[in-house]
Amino acid sequence: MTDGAKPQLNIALIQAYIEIGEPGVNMNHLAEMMEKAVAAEQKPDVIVLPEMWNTGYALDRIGELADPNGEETKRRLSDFAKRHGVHIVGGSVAEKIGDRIYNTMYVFGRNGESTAKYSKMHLFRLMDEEKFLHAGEEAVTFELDGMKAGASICYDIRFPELSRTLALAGANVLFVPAEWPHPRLHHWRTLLTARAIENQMYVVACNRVGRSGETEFFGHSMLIDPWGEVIAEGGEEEAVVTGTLDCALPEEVKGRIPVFEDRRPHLYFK
Ligand SMILES: O=C(O)CCC(=O)C(=O)O
Repeated sequence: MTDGAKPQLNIALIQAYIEIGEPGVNMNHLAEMMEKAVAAEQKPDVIVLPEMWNTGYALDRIGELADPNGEETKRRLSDFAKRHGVHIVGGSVAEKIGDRIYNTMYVFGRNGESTAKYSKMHLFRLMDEEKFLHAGEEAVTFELDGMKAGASICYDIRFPELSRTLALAGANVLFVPAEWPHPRLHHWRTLLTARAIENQMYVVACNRVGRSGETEFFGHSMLIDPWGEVIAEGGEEEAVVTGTLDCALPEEVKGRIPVFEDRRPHLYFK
């Protein structure tokens, strides 16, 4: 935490159904769910969206469906952030840059300013992502009212190197937008919990729900604290899942078990 930081952050996870290949429908639907989230009694400081929420995994048509330079997505998210004075961790969308498509997260601050952009660096071969998308090349951190955060997307959580890199850069909360399906609920819960415990950081994970072809996405969006305790978890239906982060807790946990001081990096194979 830095000086002037907020002691707590209220989080709202938009655990939405996504219509495959229908960016217009999805933009409107998620906007409605976001309006509901900000109208709640406990107004969120941060709204989080799922992965590929504009198109779903319509990979065979992704060239025509992806948002050119993310312009429309950025305009909509920035307007919303400014209108409601909230941060938005914008899940991810299919972003077209020249002839390349990326799976990209945009982050906006309370004044609608762009605060980060991250493109998924580990593409998921089980769904042929690497045949249609380009991988990002850079790990990204950003600030939320003085709390340092790290960006990751879905399959990225299978690579502890990324979350450790972000933690070493000072991130105390890891964001994980996802489209994670059955039958791997056990992997989802276990990997998210492990990333939280090993890095002594919050993990904030927003997954979509609903069927797309043969694939059933299970929701179970999660907020996990740096002890690995689950603060909030969604079911398998559409919902706004909410919870509050205590911004001092990660440092407190690091003080109790000094994992970062006890690392022996010179002994680890590169
Ligand atoms: O790693 C997994 O089991 C799911 C990953 C995934 O669905 C994705 O990255 O889109």
